[in-house]
Amino acid sequence: MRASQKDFENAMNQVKLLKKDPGNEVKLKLYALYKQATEGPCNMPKPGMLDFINKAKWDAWNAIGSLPKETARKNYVDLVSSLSPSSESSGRVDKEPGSESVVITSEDGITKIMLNRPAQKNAITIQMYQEILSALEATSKDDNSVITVLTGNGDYYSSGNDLTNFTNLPPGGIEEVAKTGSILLRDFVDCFIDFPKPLIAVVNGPAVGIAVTLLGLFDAVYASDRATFHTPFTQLGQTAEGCSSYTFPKIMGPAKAIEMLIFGKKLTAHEACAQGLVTEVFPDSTFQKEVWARLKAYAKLPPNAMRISKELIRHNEKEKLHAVNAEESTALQGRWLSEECMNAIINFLSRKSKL
Ligand SMILES: CCCCCCCCCC/C=C\CC(=O)SCCNC(=O)CCNC(=O)[C@H](O)C(C)(C)COP(=O)(O)OP(=O)(O)OC[C@H]1O[C@@H](n2cnc3c(N)ncnc32)[C@H](O)[C@@H]1OP(=O)(O)O
Repeated sequence: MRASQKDFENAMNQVKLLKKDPGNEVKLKLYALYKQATEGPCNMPKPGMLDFINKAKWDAWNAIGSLPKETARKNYVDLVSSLSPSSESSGRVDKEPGSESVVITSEDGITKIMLNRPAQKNAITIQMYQEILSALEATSKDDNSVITVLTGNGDYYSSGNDLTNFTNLPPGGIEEVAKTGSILLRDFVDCFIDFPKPLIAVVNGPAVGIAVTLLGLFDAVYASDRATFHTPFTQLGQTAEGCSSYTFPKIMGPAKAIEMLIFGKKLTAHEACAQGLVTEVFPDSTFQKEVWARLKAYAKLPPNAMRISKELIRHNEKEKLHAVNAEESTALQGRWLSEECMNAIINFLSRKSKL
């Protein structure tokens, strides 16, 4: 059966009302069918290799070849209706509770910042960096907040920087992304360096990249025995950040730090504990119960004494840490423009059909 122009327009409206993100693959298919239905076969010049998003769109449209406009229109309508059970297209577009990517809660003097993208292994988007930064700034000034905890929801603590952060290219192209990314990274890490109260990582599962390096700036790191610690910077054509080029050699000695930061050796929780990066490891079966009981007890300790002790322990290092952070952020800005880095990101994203 044919799809009328009215069916096509209805389907376009239904797409806007979808409550659940249908995923990149489906979105590309919808884009391609829409373009084919309205303009016919792909008539645009092929975008450059680094223009990830537009290239993905071009590829999807071009792949349809000479499919007639009418068939493309029908396929579009069919695809939308397969995504839109009647309950979903009824018009409600409220955000589901708990659908935020960073969930911030406060209870018993503990501020919990929980990374909440379990399906993406809690990969950190640009918006999440900003939200974490704002949460740290707010909690540092909140008298009711005694200790602050960073943790992850689901099976991962975090898979580190979301590699799709590199794909939404603004008009200034990759150079602009690298420049703003470097500033964001520097501000983000500065906030951890300056955080005045006890900062605890509850590492509920594997940690990758920046989720690992930042641990050197925490006051305690509690890990499930399921957690692993992986900094595959060289494999990604990138370099160390989070002040790890300074904190890791200091914590574990240069030889072990080099294995992690240059060669990308992944540590188990027990190995990371033996190297001094982790404070204590707990069996996964009792991890949450034991750790939160301990944190509740710590949050009852006199807050000012804890804050002043932290200042005494940390203040001599602050200037150095800010300088290291600035250097690392500048080095990464250059790395993000390198062919080594581009190729590594393209490989990951193509493996995941995100290009
Ligand atoms: C220039 C702009 C940047 C601005 C930002 C400024 C500050 C950033 C500075 C920090 C820079 C770098 C530090 C880093 O963190 S480098 C480390 C980056 N992380 C990785 O390389 C990890 C990549 N992921 C993986 O290797 C694997 O996914 C995994 C974590 C080992 C898990 O493997 P799995 O087989 O168990 O699961 P998988 O199917 O792969 O993943 C499930 C879905 O999650 C998506 N996903 C996982 N990790 C990431 C990620 N880091 N970025 C984006 N997406 C991720 C994965 O694609 C799957 O999605 P889907 O189901 O296919 O849709």
